[in-house]
Amino acid sequence: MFPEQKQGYTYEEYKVTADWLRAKTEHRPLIAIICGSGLGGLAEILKDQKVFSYSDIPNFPQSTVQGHAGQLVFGTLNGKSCVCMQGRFHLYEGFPIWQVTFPIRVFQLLGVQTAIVTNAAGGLNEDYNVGDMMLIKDHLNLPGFAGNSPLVGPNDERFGPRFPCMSDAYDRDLRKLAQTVARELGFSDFLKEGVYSVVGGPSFETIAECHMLKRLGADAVGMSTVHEVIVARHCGMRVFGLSLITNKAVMDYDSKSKANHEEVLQTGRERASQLKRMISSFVERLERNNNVC
Ligand SMILES: O=P(O)(O)O[C@H]1O[C@H](CO)[C@@H](O)[C@H]1O
Ligand code: HPA
Repeated sequence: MFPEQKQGYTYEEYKVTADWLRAKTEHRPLIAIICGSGLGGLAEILKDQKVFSYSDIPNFPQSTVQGHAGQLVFGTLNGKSCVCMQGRFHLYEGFPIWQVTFPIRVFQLLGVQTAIVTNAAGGLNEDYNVGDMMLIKDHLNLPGFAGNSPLVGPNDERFGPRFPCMSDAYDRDLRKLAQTVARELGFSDFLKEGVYSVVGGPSFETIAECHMLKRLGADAVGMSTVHEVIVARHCGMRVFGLSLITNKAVMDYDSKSKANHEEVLQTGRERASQLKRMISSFVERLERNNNVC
């Protein structure tokens, strides 16, 4: 007989982590910011920081990918209490999907109402350039089509319903707010809005796969975000998703370009200051319950 394999976290395990964090910091965040690959510098905009290494937090998985520091940073941004994940978890690291999304339910128990989810992504849309920011308006969940959803298993009604709606996953008013903020900052020229497609990774896509994703309606491709968004929406958070187009997906058999993680990190470094200004102004303008522009 094999020992029974763990299938997910219990409500009590999420609560142990949330209670531990609550006891260690006076911050009571309403906003969570998840940093994509190479975008961990976003946490630097938080004031009055209290930083926890993932290795010190009960039940927390450990980051293994370059460009993901593995720290939870609490602090304030323009007077608003935030928590920032400097490092997220991916399926390709070998984590089961319920571990990838573990922090989201912890944030919900801490009182977070809005999740700002960022990522590095490859551009499939030929109008996109390296360095563009893409507001995520929708997603294609390829692992989900194959049954790999973070909501598989018994549903805990304390978090949310069995069959959550995803047609409004990326809050329309928050996207409008981001457009306004980008206009004011002079960023409109490199702001796009589109559909993000998640794949399993860690290999980058083949040329045929890129063509398939584009035909399915994707504008950008990455290996994260969607699982977190599904869990955030399930437990009632509002979601704002932002991709940095770090590379152009290779669509042409004659091309000499090759997707690589170093280019992804380099584009993140080059756009770091604009991303910080964008998120900072966005949070400043975020209202507690509503942002009808
Ligand atoms: O989605 P984030 O974490 O930003 O990272 C993206 O960048 C890495 C590939 O370079 C992959 O992990 C992909 O998902
Ligand atoms: N494909 C998948 N994930 C990515 C890419 C890409 O081209 N760029 C950054 N993350």
